[in-house]
Amino acid sequence: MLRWLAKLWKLGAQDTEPALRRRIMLVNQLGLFGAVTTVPYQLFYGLTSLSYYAPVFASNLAIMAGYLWTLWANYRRRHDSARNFIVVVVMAQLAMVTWYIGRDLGVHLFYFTLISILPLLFERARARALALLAGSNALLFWICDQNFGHATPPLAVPEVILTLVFGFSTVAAVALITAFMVLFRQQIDAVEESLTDSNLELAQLSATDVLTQLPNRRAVEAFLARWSEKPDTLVGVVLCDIDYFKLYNDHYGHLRGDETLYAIGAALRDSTRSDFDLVARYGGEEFIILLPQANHGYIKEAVERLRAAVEALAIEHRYRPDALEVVTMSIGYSQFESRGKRRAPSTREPIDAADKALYRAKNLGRNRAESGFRGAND
Ligand SMILES: Nc1nc2c(ncn2[C@@H]2O[C@H](COP(=O)(O)OP(=O)(O)OP(=O)(O)O)[C@@H](O)[C@H]2O)c(=O)[nH]1
Repeated sequence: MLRWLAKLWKLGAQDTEPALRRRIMLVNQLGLFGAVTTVPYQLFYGLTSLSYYAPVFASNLAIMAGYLWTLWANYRRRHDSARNFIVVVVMAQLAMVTWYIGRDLGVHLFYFTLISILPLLFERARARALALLAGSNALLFWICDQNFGHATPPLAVPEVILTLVFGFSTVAAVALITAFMVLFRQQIDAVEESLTDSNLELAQLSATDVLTQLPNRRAVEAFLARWSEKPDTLVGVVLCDIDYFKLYNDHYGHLRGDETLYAIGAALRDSTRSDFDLVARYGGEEFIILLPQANHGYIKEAVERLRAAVEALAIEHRYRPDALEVVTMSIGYSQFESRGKRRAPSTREPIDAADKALYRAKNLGRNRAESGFRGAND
């Protein structure tokens, strides 16, 4: 039933921008609820004294047709007409019903809830226009309430039935306003959820390298910042640079170069602890691997595993000047010591140390790893 209703109030809302979609749905909801909730009153008028209530019964039929017309108008993409029309319909129904039957049945309470919703149909209206609409609704309600309150007393109906109808009107008014609030809440939740999702997606995109799909430099900074706040832990910092990559690009082409970068990134990622370490693209043909909670022994072992993994890919590179005919990389490594929040350690220092060690590895013949641990100079 609810799914069926939801389908109805989405009439004409497909492929529209979010603000307009919300408004269309609200107009449809008002149209549906307005039409459906008039039915019990019509039954009451018809079953008690149709001749006495004939004017209000007939007017209500016209009003119900008006409510349903707004759904049709939205379906035909005449959204502004639908919105303007429903404002008139709701206000007319309030005036008309109170005029005919006064306050005794509590029907005015019910339409009061409907007119309170009307300002929400003008999503871009200025505060002054909204205040004017809300003010004129309140004035209309007050005029109806004051002037027509005792106009036409219900006829030939036992007091208990009148009390029941008044009770029904009160419950229906509260139920109606609750239903609208719940629907708003659901919309807000849905919007919030989709915003959170797209923020997450954006954050992920802005921290991901497009070519290798590895985290980028921004992610490295964030990772180090996170670890620098943990007390007393060692993070291995490993800088890798592909050997003779310019020659590779020159001879095999930039596209093959891109593929090689991707393959190397994947190999590095497969050689590390997936739930713990960070493998990132640090620059052009440079990668950085961060190994948290690793001691010297583990870092050295991991570095050798990384170097060997790339060599084992056996990507042909016949144009390098040395005897090796495959793509290799040189590595410089060091460590980052976190000391908790007491003193934020510099993240630059260990990266510089690894960079210097990498430079040494290049000078010492490439396809090798050099340590930048404090005190190490070999
Ligand atoms: N295909 C490709 N090449 C890149 C990319 N980013 C950087 N490079 C190339 O990487 C090469 C780096 O060259 P160099 O810094 O001279 O170093 P190298 O030739 O690797 O020499 P050594 O590092 O001394 O072994 C340059 O030719 C860059 O164009 C990229 O995204 N794709």
